[in-house]
Amino acid sequence: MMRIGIGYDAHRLVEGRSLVLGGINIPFDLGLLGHSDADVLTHAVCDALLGAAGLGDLGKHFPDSDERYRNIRSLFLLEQIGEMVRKAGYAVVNIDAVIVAQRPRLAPFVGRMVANLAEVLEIDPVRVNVKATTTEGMGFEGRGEGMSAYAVVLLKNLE
Ligand SMILES: Nc1ccn([C@@H]2O[C@H](COP(=O)(O)O)[C@@H](O)[C@H]2O)c(=O)n1
Ligand SMILES: C[C@@]1(CO)OP(=O)(O)OP(=O)(O)OC[C@H]1O
Repeated sequence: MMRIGIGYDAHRLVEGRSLVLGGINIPFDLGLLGHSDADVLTHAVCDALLGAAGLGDLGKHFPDSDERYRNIRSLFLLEQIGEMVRKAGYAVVNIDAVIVAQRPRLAPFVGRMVANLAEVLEIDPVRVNVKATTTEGMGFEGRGEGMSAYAVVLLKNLE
């Protein structure tokens, strides 16, 4: 059986925080605000995986009321979700994701984001695709108030 999942997340851009996307520290004058490192791309992938496996969402497993997760590296959460998905009997067919950000230019970093996501999920990087888009200045991402990310995941049942 194949199962599809969708993930969406958004975080506010603020001063005094690092910008982390797909586990990569990206040089920028602003960073994303969150309880964790606020890696919006990784959060969208986490939620898509959990959704496809029927395992709820990121906040259910790693609540932002829990101090253990303050400033946690989201790639570490993704690694644990990868284990949950495997234990539930599924393997990743492919992941596709898009980061919505007006600035900075993210294309030069996308290859390293893919490598990080694939590594922690223990899958071939050809199964992972990451894209970036602006909104041509429209909406909260376009005004530079925040960033969002969408991801879809296809899982296959190992039985
Ligand atoms: N933050 C971003 C946004 C986009 N890109 C790259 O630019 C291309 C064109 O963007 P559009 O918003 O016009 O779709 C897009 O395909 C991305 O490769 C980027 O690097 N960083
Ligand atoms: C990752 C967690 C936990 O640290 O916190 P945030 O970084 O605030 O991220 P969000 O996507 O709002 O919710 C999931 C969380 O519970």
